[in-house]
Amino acid sequence: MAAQVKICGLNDEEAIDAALEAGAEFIGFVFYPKSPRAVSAEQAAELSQFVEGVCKVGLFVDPDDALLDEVTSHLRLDMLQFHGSETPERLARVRAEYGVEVMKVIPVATKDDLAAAEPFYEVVDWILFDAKPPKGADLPGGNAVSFDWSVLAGFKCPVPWMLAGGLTSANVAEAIRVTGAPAVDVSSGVEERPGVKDPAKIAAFVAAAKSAA
Ligand SMILES: O=C(O)c1ccccc1N[C@@H]1O[C@H](COP(=O)(O)O)[C@@H](O)[C@H]1O
Repeated sequence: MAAQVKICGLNDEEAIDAALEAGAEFIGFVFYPKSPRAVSAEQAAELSQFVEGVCKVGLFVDPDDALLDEVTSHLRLDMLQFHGSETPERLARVRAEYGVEVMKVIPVATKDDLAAAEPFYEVVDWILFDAKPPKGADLPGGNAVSFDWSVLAGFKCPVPWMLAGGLTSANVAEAIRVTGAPAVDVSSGVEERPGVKDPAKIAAFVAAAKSAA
């Protein structure tokens, strides 16, 4: 079965159209002010008002309830992605309160890091394995860095999961082959510069991911 694809950090209509036309199953909006891809709740609501048939994901980093309330009162998100140091207890509460799917990001460098996902299996719908941010990075993700995919080879995750970190149209097929990832997530790899998506790169990425054996 072809891998599912999430295009993250969307902030303009052209890029959203490119993701939908290419066949991405998930589109992501970043609600983290420090990110060059950040959108406000109002912008995301406007951008997504006519979008149907895909899973709309909101990316947050240690958000407080006020931010979650603000965003979810403006638009219907299907999934909330948490890229900070949120605890299983916090995510269990959020999932129950907001009634949406929840995805927890686990930063990975070595095989030992995979154990950090275990406490979340009972309380989230998805796990996303992403590269650890480089030392001194401003962002916990979206840094265009990969990790050693072989740490996921043969790994059995009891919940649906995605792979992220430095993926591009040139390496995504190999990443899927090595890890067996059922879904992949990309931001930097489909941009012409940080915060500016390239529709042609989006199309190429989705095609490469979908054609991976
Ligand atoms: O994209 C961002 O700006 C961002 C900010 C804060 C946390 C995560 C962020 N992006 C996510 O990071 C991974 C990997 O991104 P990349 O493809 O290496 O650029 C992905 O899940 C992005 O959605």
